[in-house]
Parts: sequence; structure tokens; C-alpha cells
Amino acid sequence: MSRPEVIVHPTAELLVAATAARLITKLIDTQVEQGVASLVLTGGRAGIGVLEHINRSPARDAVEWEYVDVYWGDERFLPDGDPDRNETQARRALLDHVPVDPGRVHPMAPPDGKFGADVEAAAAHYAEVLATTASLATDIAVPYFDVLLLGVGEEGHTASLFPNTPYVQEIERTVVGVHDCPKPPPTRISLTLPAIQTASEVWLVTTGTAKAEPVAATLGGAKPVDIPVAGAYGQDRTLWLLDLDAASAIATGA
Ligand SMILES: O=C(O)[C@H](O)[C@@H](O)[C@H](O)[C@H](O)COP(=O)(O)O
Repeated sequence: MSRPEVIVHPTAELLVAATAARLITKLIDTQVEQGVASLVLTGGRAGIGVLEHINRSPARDAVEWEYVDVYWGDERFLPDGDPDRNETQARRALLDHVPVDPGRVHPMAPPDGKFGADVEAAAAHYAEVLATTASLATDIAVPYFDVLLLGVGEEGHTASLFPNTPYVQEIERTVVGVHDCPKPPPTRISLTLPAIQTASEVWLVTTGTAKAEPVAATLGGAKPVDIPVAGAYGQDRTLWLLDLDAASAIATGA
């Protein structure tokens, strides 16, 4: 478990640009060290904004995209190609524009896929996908994640783990089907906190005053059951990448 490091950028635009640059550099450094880098994507405006920015960056092609393993931290359980799917958004923002190896891109199943509307089966299958390339470095059956990106919800959710739900308290499974989410769509698939916590680096990327409270609460020691993002940390690094607005309640402890 690593202690949170907070980096504040003056505006949302700068935060997204700086995070894109940071991620490009991190992927390059990781590939130099180990050949393949493993990246877990998030949904949400900030996370997708970072991918869009990478796509526009002149340094984009310095990453060997064919040697990046791509996973998702959560998915909105919507049909394949739906514009609100995190996968669709990530593909449009970046993955469709770089030479990723389709065999290394691991989306979560949609309701019109192999498992139909059975979100539990789709979640269990994703757990199997993660288990097939599991790292020996942890008892938990997931791959070694170099960077796991997450967003933050106004009430403190992260991935699709919402406050005071059984999903945020899950300790056995690595992936869960999530029902009755307050943020649409109501049905989702999510990594659980134990799976998230295996990552080497967890980067929490968020902007705006609406996120100031959960950010401050987390840094003030909130419990994950109340503020799920408080349970999101990396083994080696936990990086809070904020704009001034999202950081605005930290000093007062909200
Ligand atoms: O699929 C999703 O909706 C998410 O993965 C979710 O956890 C998101 O990251 C936050 O809700 C922040 O979203 P914004 O950056 O759009 O506020």
C-alpha cells in the first residue's frame, strides 16, 4: 500500500494535458524496462479526456502500442458499440487510432455478447480473463497492472463501486456485476477494491468542485464503504491528479 501523493494543476485542461504526458512517459519507461506495459482504463470525462489528449500528442507514437495490454476498471453494461460504453469511448478517443494488438485489448462483455443479459456471467468471465494472465506477485488472480486509471464520482464512487453497497465491500471476487447504480446506466461491471489494490500505480484523475468533497474526505481518512474511492490505492504509487477545483476542499478537510 502506498501513501497518496497529490498533484494539483491550475485548470482541468492542464490536468488532462499533463496526465496525458505523464502516461505517455510512464508507458515508454515501462516498455524500456519490461517490454510490455499493462494499462487499466476508466470511463468518465477526465479519463476519456486524457486518452483524447494522448491521441493528439506528437509523442503518441513514441509508445509501442502493440505492446500495451489494455483492460478496463469498469464498464457500463450496454450493447457493443453503444456510445456510452467505456470501451466505445476509449476506442474512439485513442485505441482506434494506434496500432494496439487486438489480442492484448480486453474489454468487458456487453449484454448483446456471449453472455447475453447475464451480467454476473459477464463479470465472472472477466475474472477468468484476468486470472489467465495472473501475476505471481500477488495472491489475487489478476495480471500485474502497471497503471490503473480511475475517476471519482460526486458521492465518492470509483470504477462502478458506489457507497454503501455490497460491491464496495466485496473481498472474494475480483470482478462483480453491479446493479442499481445511481449513475446511469444502472447495470455495470466493475473490478473490486482487492483487484484495484494489486496495481503497481493507481492514478485518480478528477476535476471540478463537485469532486472536492470526496477527494478531501478520502485524504482525510474516510472509510471505503462510505467513500469507495478511499479504498483505491496502488502498491507502489497512489497518485491524485487534480485541478484546483477538485483540490479546493483539501486544506479544510471538507
Ligand atoms: O464508467 C464510469 O462512469 C466510471 O468509470 C466512473 O467511475 C467515472 O470515472 C466517474 O463517475 C467520474 O466520471 P467523470 O470524470 O465524468 O465525472
